[in-house]
Amino acid sequence: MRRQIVAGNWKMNKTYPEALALVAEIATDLQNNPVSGVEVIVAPPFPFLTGVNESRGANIQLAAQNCHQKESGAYTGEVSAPMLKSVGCEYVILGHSERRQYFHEDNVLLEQKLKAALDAGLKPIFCCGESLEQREQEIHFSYIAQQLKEGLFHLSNEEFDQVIIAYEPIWAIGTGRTASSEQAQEMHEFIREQVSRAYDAEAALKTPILYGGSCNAQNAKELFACKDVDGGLIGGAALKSADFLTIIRSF
Ligand SMILES: O=C[C@H](O)COP(=O)(O)O
Repeated sequence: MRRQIVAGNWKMNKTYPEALALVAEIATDLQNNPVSGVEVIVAPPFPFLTGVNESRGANIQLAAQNCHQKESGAYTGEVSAPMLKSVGCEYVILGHSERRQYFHEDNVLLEQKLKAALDAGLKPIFCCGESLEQREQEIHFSYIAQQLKEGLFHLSNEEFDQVIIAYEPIWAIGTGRTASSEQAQEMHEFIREQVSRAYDAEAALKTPILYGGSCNAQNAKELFACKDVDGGLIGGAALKSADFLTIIRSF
């Protein structure tokens, strides 16, 4: 059976005390009512990583939302992968559509970021997803195939082993309009097939593929029931402990 994972991407939300309260609520609940077989990850903003790391307990793992492609140097305002590793991060989200859109991150840059993350011992959560326009033009499958090929499939087998893929249709992110379970399953199956072609059947079988985009406490169960959906990358619904905990318990 594949790993089941629920990751909360807090994006640019919360103050420090709010972030500490949120992780403490999740950690306490998971300690009192452990959920077996589900990996829980939270990705707070950079300044909160150390504090959240200290409060997360044993049942939650830490992710960063981004990293720079260089190991160190004169890059004012940036944060490197070794820095993230040194404050307790296990994972880093890369290729999120908001980074691609607002910060012009392309597949060439992402290739460098993936290498930097892996070299530092961080496991990438690699995001892909099409726009509404691309879906309406029915080019969503070819677009995702291209994102994977250019952005991810340059990794060696050993490197790819560390990767979690997140499928996040842009039209579903923060819009309240989620992909139907059929749309999610269809694309996840397609992604798995691409992994099989680029690597092998074993890699395809074991790579976790998460769904992201208006996944919430109400629809998580249906989405997670899909054969090729191994969990979720959750935005808005990860900001309330009760909702996030319901999602964690939706397998
Ligand atoms: O990284 C998380 C995704 O962008 C989903 O965000 P959302 O759940 O607010 O739609």
